[in-house]
Amino acid sequence: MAKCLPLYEKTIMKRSIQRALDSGIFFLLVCVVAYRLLLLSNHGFSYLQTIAFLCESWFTFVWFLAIIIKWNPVDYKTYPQRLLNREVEVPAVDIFVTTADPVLEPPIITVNTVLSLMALDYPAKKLGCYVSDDGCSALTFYALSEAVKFAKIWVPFCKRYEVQVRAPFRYFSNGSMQPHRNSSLQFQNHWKTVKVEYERLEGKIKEAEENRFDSHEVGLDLAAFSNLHTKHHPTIIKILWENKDVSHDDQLPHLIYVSREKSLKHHHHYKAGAMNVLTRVSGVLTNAPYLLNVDCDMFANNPQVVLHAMCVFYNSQDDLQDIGYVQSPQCFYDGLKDDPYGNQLVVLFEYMARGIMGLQGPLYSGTGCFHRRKVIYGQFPHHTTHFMDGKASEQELMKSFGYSKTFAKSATYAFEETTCGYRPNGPFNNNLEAANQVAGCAYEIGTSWGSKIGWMYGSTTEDVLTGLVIQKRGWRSVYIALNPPAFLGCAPSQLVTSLTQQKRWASGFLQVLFSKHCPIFGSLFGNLQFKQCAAYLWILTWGLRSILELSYALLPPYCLITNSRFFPTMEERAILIPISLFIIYNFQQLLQYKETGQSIKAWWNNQRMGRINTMCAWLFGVGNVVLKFLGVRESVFEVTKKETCREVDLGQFTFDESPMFVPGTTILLLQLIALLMSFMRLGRSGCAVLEMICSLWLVLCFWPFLKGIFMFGKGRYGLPFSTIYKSAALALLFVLFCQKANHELS
Ligand SMILES: O=c1ccn([C@@H]2O[C@H](COP(=O)(O)OP(=O)(O)O[C@H]3O[C@H](CO)[C@@H](O)[C@H](O)[C@H]3O)[C@@H](O)[C@H]2O)c(=O)[nH]1
Ligand SMILES: [Mn+2]
Repeated sequence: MAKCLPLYEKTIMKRSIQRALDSGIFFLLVCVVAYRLLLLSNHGFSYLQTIAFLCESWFTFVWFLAIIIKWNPVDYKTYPQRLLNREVEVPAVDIFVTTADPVLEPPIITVNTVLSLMALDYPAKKLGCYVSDDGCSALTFYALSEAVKFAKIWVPFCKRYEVQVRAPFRYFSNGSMQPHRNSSLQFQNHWKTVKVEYERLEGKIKEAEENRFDSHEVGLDLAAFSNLHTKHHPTIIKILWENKDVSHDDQLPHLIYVSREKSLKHHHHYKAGAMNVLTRVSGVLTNAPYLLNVDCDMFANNPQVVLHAMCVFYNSQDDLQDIGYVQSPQCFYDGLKDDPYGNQLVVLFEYMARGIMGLQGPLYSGTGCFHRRKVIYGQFPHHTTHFMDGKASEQELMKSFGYSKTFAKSATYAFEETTCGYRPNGPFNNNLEAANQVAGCAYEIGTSWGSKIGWMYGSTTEDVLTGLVIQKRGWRSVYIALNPPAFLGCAPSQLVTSLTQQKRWASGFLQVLFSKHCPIFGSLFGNLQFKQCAAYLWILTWGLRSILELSYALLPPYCLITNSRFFPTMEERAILIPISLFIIYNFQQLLQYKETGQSIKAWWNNQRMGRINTMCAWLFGVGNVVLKFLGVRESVFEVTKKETCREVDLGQFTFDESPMFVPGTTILLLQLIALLMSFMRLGRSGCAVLEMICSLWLVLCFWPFLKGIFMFGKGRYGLPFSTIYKSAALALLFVLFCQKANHELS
């Protein structure tokens, strides 16, 4: 009986109030568009009304997509205990961690992530942890090898006392985590020893960071790293720990350091390239049928996460046939109070991701995701299409997968339906040569890596693209939101960092939208469900929003400067439409923040950052894509800086020379000029109430920029002079343009 209990349950969530509000807003948006159409047909063509019409139609379209996404939110509950009761042999899982830069991503962060993964509640012999280091840094390697020594006491400690948080820096940083769960004397002593050891590890890494360390002294073979150029070097693979004792459970998982070959002649495709190398290296070493990947800052916060994911894959034979990946939400630790940069994404994950869950399943978001290896290898669900399966000969496989025989052999096993996978025979040393071969930078030439198999190339958001290609083949995916959260990472804690991340996302999304992988084709010619296509469109068009939102933000100042109107006047009854739209929309947004336990301040910060991200970061994202299509410049993956210790001014807006601040400052200056001009006109002619409200609202949104202008000269809290004068020039140009247009019309 216990054997048939489901391993997970899906429940439909009732969100009738949200549904009603969503539909109401949609209705009002349609009214606004109808009003514009009516005006255009009654009064003939006007640029002002046409631009307003285009923008509002776009907003309505985006809202419609959002409604489709949010309509049927669902929840999954997983029961790991039931899986354990089934007494089946759990499958092996290969875990991938990527790091790219020892400065932006301090090794102590990577070390903590790795330690948390090595200590997961899962048989150690079934886990293989692979760290890809695109920075090819001796420091990262040294830190990891020291981490292994510490892991030998950390992992048994965690398992013995059932420690909740298994990233030591979190475990020891929290004052409340003083020995309390189990206050036996033995535990307390143990705790103290482990803490001292962790501090020693931290100390060693810090010391190595500060002085260039001597390889003889640290007793490590660092010869491979000497005289290296990080963009041009041979492959370095080091087995940091091999779990040889197959019979013994109480051990450490494998830990392998991989720095793939780089050459100036070959494009390395950033994270996607690194993931593909890890896929192949793990293929010849452990070949686990499941892959888990995390960014270097995303430590495992829920030690049972692998069991939870397996509950989804193993629920029934049917699920095994069509669930491609299991995604957990991105959650962040030490989030700044009230989310000043709007990058904690709580509402996005709660409403959008849960909604998409009710469709074909969540998009792949790059970290905290479990994939089935054969899905990554291009397999279709239910074997509907035999792109590749056990029947393909090694020769055929080598055409797509590259010339390594060892790898092709491992791939044939991966396609077979054996749930526990195939483990290549013998110690790793037997296959190290093959591992080095498949990590070479020329290995992928002429193969399907990055185009049909593995992580996809061509977008700086390789995650969404890869997930899309998988879902296009008909795979479903499942979202598991665990409590405590499965993984925790660090959200950017500075404005510029956050904007840079948003810019990369916006351009990455557009690259997908305008590629052959466009979800519309996926629905027409592939197995992507139509509603799922809507979900992809909603996110992939982020960048385009910048142009429309920016145009819309120029309309109120245009009207105020030229003394014209684009909204209904006080005398018209139609004025009720925009007013109620404004109120209901903001109420609905506010409600979402309340429902997810966030403050009003957090709502305001997010809505403000919404405007700033769209008009500043996303606009430059569009620019990047245009430059790429024109062949002027390739888009690059700018790695997000991860902070280890908090700085004093966190949460305050700081600026730098980045051109991303120019559009924001220009919009702000324009609103100020326009408001000033209309105040001077006050009394002489009718007052454009709604236009003024819009302008004021925008001033409030860009308030931090206003502060930045006043703080000019006060270091990074002030906007730099160059930004201010460029913006002022642009604003003046616009004013001149308005006046010229006004003359021509009258
Ligand atoms: O050349 C590179 C560049 C990046 N990375 C790694 O990619 C990960 C994500 O980079 P990060 O700078 O943290 O980007 P974020 O914007 O924070 O990442 C989000 O967005 C990315 C796509 O833009 C996804 O890949 C990530 O999983 C997702 O968390 C990190 O582990 C990096 O080390 C590499 O391995 N090689
Ligand atoms: Mn990140």
